[in-house]
Amino acid sequence: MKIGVIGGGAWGTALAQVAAAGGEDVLLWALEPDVVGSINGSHTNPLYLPDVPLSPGIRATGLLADLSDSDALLVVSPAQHVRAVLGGIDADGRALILCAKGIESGTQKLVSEIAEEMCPEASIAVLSGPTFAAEVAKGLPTAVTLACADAALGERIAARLARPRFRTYGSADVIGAEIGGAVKNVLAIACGVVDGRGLGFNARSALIARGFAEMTRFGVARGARPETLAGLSGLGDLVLTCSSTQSRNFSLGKGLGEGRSAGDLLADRRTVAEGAFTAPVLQQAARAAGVEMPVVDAVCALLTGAMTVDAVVEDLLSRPLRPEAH
Ligand SMILES: NC(=O)c1ccc[n+]([C@@H]2O[C@H](COP(=O)([O-])OP(=O)(O)OC[C@H]3O[C@@H](n4cnc5c(N)ncnc54)[C@H](O)[C@@H]3O)[C@@H](O)[C@H]2O)c1
Ligand SMILES: O=P(O)(O)OC[C@H](O)CO
Repeated sequence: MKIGVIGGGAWGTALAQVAAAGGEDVLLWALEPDVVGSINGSHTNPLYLPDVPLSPGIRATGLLADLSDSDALLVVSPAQHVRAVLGGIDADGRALILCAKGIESGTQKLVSEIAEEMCPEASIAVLSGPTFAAEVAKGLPTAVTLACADAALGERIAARLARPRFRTYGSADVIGAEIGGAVKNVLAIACGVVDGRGLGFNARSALIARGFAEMTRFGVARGARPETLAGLSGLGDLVLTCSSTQSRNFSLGKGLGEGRSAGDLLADRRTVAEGAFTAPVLQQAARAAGVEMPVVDAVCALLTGAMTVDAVVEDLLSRPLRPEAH
């Protein structure tokens, strides 16, 4: 029994640490030779997870094929790269635990839909929730949703990954777990804008609540269960990501709120702010489903530079009054 981790960014490294803490045999694939070298040589990942000593039980490789004898694979590449990495590995008959949070540009597919297409013979689960990688890697208390349509398999994976300070809560709602994680990244950009422009805590709370209403409308339209969206992978992660500059999405929004352009903020950035990629495709998907998402529209207008922060705020505040349950 071996766990393979696809992706040596902050989250892949933190999840490798969780797996290794339970005595699992862990092999991590990283794109960057420097990451492979530092994990194997000094048990660190200075590029993506600095200042966190890693378990010596984690080994790394630059060859995806080396993961072929793992019975379970944690897929932790950014959402826009999942299709390519899954194309490089034979996942038939194995458990694929999807950990990226996003929607694929062009196809409007969730990561589980990409995985079903690329690996039709694999068993699919989704791990999502409020999880800053550095906190998880340091062993701070964390809880996640582990969603799997196959209840027995879901229970086995949840038990296998659970640790004293890493609680896994089971769910059958794969789509709901994914939509929460994808949509909250876009809403976190909006909350960062509020912070950067100095609009106050009232505005941030309003945005979290109205953003959650958007997440719920879109999720339900795509078949998600409302209780999943109200759980760790939806509301839980929304609150986390909208509250701290530890979030790359929140930080991006904060920069926009301070008047910088998305182009400047994203240029030469090594780490991923998934919301910047998800926002336009989420907007398209929402329009196609007839779902109104004004906060998502506002983020899209800011990312393209089509509107200024002040114009976007004015636009949101002057929408016709309506019942809250709308
Ligand atoms: N960092 C967190 O706290 C955290 C927590 C939960 C979920 N996530 C999610 O995990 C996913 C990965 O994020 P991260 O934070 O580990 O990344 P990161 O920002 O730390 O690192 C970027 C990653 O992208 C990879 N990458 C860049 N170009 C690539 C390519 N062409 N093909 C394949 N991989 C490529 C890099 O190798 C690296 O692993 C994202 O979907 C993110 O939303 C992150
Ligand atoms: O840094 P962010 O914004 O990608 O957020 C990281 C995690 O998704 C938080 O759960």
